[in-house]
Amino acid sequence: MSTVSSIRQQLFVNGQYVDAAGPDTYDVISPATGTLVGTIPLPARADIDAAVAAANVAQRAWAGVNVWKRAEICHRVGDELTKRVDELARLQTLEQGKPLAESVADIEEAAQLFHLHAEDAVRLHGETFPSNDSRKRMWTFYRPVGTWAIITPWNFPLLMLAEFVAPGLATGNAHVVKPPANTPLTVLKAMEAFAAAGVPAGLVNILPGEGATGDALVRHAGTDAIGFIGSSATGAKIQSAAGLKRSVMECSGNGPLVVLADADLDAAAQAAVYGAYLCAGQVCCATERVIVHRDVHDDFVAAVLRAAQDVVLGDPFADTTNLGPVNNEGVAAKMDRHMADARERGAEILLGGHRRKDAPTDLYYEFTVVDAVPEDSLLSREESFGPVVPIITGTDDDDLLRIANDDKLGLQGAVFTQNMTAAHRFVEEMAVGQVVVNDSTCFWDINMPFGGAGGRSTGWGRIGGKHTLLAMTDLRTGVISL
Ligand SMILES: NC(=O)c1ccc[n+]([C@@H]2O[C@H](COP(=O)([O-])OP(=O)(O)OC[C@H]3O[C@@H](n4cnc5c(N)ncnc54)[C@H](O)[C@@H]3O)[C@@H](O)[C@H]2O)c1
Repeated sequence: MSTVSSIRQQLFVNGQYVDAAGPDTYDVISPATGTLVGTIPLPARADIDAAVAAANVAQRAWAGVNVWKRAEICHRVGDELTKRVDELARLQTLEQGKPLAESVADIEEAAQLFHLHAEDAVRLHGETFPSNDSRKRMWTFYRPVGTWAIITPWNFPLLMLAEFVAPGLATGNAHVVKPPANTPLTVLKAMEAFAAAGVPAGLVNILPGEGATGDALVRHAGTDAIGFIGSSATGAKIQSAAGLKRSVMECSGNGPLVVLADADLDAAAQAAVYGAYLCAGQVCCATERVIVHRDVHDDFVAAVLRAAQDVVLGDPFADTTNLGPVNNEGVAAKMDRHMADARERGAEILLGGHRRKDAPTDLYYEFTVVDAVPEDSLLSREESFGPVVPIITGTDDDDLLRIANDDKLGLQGAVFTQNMTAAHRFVEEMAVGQVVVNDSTCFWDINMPFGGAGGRSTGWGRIGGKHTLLAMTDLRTGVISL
């Protein structure tokens, strides 16, 4: 903690750190140490109105700034974040609990997003069209949507903000961001970088708080659109409150990793283990279900248990640790529930399955491997969001595909095979937004369009590359009669 110069314990509105209008506060407790990290004010209605009003005013001016200038400021945000990687990463690990190396990667990636979208925004252009009236000229162009309510989860506090705010700023939008109550400190601290980069006041406001603050922002007459990353249950509530406002909804996943009979079993096992310990399994594209062909089941399970020996649960600030505590009691309690259900239904817990007893907090969950997981168990049917490899067995490729698709949270999946035809079949027929062949479900790239498969309960819209620029702009049409 010595490298964090100060913890920002205020709201950030209209370019300044400010006290809240009301008296309510809440404590941020480190999942790693159990100590108090900060006490944050809860925004009152007057703070929400002030942030939205500041965003509305700033957005009108920002939309008129030419795209090269907007891009220059985004590049500067990227540079200023990069200067602060060490400090922001330490703060994120303290409040979130993930290993420090993961936090460093998150902050670096957040900085890259500002550079990426700056470069893409200057190339965003419309089209011209021939008309059946020779005196008419028709063309399209892009305009910012306006003021966005951005509501984010606690697993990647700054990265999730950047996924919307980088493309939003680059294309002329303003933002009122509501990070979750338990991880507000990294994004509040990051506003120092935004100020140093010269981001005009009012374009990015931070109102940490609970669901009520998010709901007020969604319903506010001054917000034009919603950018949401979080659970499908919350996403559904937001959708019913948002009416016809534009929305990008990035929700829960129950990612299948499928192991065909010809797979490289060591590679598949390492991917399954990585997909469960990264961020303690609290990733939307985590490996939530491992579905293995029965002919290779025994060898695969042995490979998983070998790979699991490399998982080190412990102090997230230690270099040797690759599994930190889970972020909050809700996650640990859900893991407990899933384990109790698995035991009751006859699954075999081969490793872990409980919290560590001699740890600084009650949130250190042992790395867990469960075999013979029934398809109707909670481990299979729900996103566990914890450090667990649940193994389900199928009889042949059709059966593996059926199990993979027997789920509504179709965000990201993986398939391990040496066969090109089988790989293509699974890429095309798995009901998820992205399929990774021969690597972890936990792969993403800032240039890759990331989001759920249509008609499923995992939301809509795409994060990544030019697709977020398109999502955060209106396609407009001009017609001139000569
Ligand atoms: N698809 C993706 O890109 C992606 C990325 C990261 C996390 N996630 C998902 O996020 C979930 C974990 O995050 P979480 O536990 O913070 O999710 P959550 O749904 O509990 O909370 C997300 C955010 O919504 C806010 N919120 C809660 N109720 C609200 C309401 N009624 N109106 C407006 N806002 C409200 C919360 O305060 C928080 O800021 C997992 O399901 C995970 O899969 C998805």
